Amino acid sequence: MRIDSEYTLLEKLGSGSFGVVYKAIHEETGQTVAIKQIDLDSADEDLDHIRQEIQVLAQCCNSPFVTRYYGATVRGFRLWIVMEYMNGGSCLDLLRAGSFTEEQIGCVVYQLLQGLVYLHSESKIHRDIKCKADIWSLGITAIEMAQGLPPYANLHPMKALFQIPKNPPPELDDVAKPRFTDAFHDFLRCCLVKDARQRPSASQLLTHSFLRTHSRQGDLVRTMVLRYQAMRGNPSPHGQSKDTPDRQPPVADDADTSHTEDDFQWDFDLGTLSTRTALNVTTQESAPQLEPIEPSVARVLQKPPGRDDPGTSLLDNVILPAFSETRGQPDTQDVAKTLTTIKDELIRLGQQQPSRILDLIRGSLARLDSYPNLKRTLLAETPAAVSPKAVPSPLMVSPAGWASIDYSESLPASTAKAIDAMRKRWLHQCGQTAGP
Ligand SMILES: Nc1ncnc2c1ncn2[C@@H]1O[C@H](COP(=O)(O)OP(=O)(O)OP(=O)(O)O)[C@@H](O)[C@H]1O
Repeated sequence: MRIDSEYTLLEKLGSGSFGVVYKAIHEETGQTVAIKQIDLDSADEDLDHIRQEIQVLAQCCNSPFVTRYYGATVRGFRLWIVMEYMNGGSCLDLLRAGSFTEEQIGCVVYQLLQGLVYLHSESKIHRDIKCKADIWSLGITAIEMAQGLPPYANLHPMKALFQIPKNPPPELDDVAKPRFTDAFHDFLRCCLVKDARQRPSASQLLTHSFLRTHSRQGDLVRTMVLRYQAMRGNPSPHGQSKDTPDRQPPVADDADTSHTEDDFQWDFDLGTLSTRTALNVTTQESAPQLEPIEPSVARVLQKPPGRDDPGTSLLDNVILPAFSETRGQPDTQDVAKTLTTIKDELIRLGQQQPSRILDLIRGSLARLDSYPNLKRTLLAETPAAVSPKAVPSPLMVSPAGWASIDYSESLPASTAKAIDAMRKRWLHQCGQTAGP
């Protein structure tokens, strides 16, 4: 699936903290997909989280328990994340038809744990039911499935936040309690241990007696979906079956359905993730074969640069010595390309520290212009107002330098206008006036 080709947006499926999710048809293949649209303008402070979510999704190609990711693209002010359409709906959707029985909870929890085991084995953190924090959240989710509402649902969320650390771990309310076996109560107790170090791992929980009894009845999920469909009077929770897409008029409302080359375009630094993953999806079903690690990247991984001045350390200790060993005196363009490779490799290798990666690269770029033994081929063309020299701290990004390493390769639809817009945005964030 080519993620830059066109989609017809159908109905809105729901919304979360980061954006709105639409059902859509991929025109070229006719495949039904889900597209999460995130308004980048209003998500400034959450960009790292969003980037992390994409990275996790992009690397999760190999588990039937994790939603498949097809790619991401930027349309105007919105980031579109294209993913597998789950036609059964979310657990929250299914709960609208009533709370779950113990057997149903067992079945859902078993599948959730399988997804977590996969994510944890790949060292990924599931933002939605957050790390050992995933296990706590799984317990809370199990309570919500059992009684229809999570603990403290009657309190204002801020008040609940203060109650949670003060009180003993939550348990089922008095009405729900008698409906469940000791095994389920014990399962909840295992998940809801306040000290994260004492919580079992996802794979340990899979062996809990509660799941030994209730886990394998896959048909139960189908029954729950049918119950919800019956309640809604619809053929599926989202209005249609996955296999027989029933085209509907495109949605209007607030959905961003159109995009032209002339639109303002955000650079979201998707790097090579989107195309690489899209290719994986179409050409192979198994895990992607990792290419050998670039030697310079291996050195970064073995000897992480110091935290105080990561840019300098990366340049001095890793990049420039590596160049002088192999190719003699590098120029700024060579170094900028290497930095981009490093960033992509770290992301590909699942290093879940995007802000650190960006710090490294920004810091190194800010140093390039003042580094003595570097031929100037790229940053010398930088307008004075945005030259790295004008940036006071080595860790502060050089807007033009940043744009120069990312634009040409990362976003096929990007334009000079977009580069300019991003440069202004960075300048604004650095507290400087926009350059020419
Ligand atoms: N791949 C998908 N297929 C079908 N429906 C989806 C898909 N992804 C999301 N949805 C629907 O869109 C809703 C919003 O999803 P989204 O991922 O934005 O938020 P969330 O995970 O529910 O909440 P939050 O981001 O606050 O944790 C979901 O509750 C679900 O109903």
